[in-house]
Amino acid sequence: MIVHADAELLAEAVAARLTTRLIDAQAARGVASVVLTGGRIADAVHRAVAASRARDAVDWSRVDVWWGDERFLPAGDPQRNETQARDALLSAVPLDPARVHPMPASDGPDGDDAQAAAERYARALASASGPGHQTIPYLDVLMLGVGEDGHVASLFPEHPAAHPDSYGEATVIPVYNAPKPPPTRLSLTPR
Ligand SMILES: O=C(O)[C@H](O)[C@@H](O)[C@H](O)[C@H](O)COP(=O)(O)O
Repeated sequence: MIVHADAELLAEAVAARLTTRLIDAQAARGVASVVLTGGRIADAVHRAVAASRARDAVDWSRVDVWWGDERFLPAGDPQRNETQARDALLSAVPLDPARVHPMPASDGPDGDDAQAAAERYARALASASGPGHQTIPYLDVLMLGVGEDGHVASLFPEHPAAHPDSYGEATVIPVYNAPKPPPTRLSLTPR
């Protein structure tokens, strides 16, 4: 574990590592994939990447962007991790829109059916996976923040949805009654 002196330095250091990882992945594979998260540190990391000169060493048109969890709210809601990431970073770099994979919004094709939305995202992950990875694609970087209660993605300690007996083989789940608002979320599982 690396502990940095303050949040700003942490964000700058993580941004540098993220950028380097994407460059290295593209050098090795031709493409790179990243799973984004939300929260204050993630937002600062996104802004630090956007502000760095090194960001131009990444071929953003060959970066696949996924999310590890999402607040199940209408598209464009400022609380959505997608909205925050677009504002802080994604709008500033020349991504291929076809490679940006936000989790469904609550006014999307499944409406407010979070279970159906989770299944839709699981199908998107599965369809992007290559041979040997039948449920999720190869992911170079998985960004995760840790909440005050120890939650990562939208898996909250002691919440029934976070128990392996609950999610089974599912790679994406709806989370209802989250202890931190908003109460309905979508989350990757450890699968
Ligand atoms: O679930 C959420 O609503 C948060 O976005 C959460 O997942 C976040 O990543 C951590 O709570 C760390 O947040 P901070 O970076 O703000 O400490």
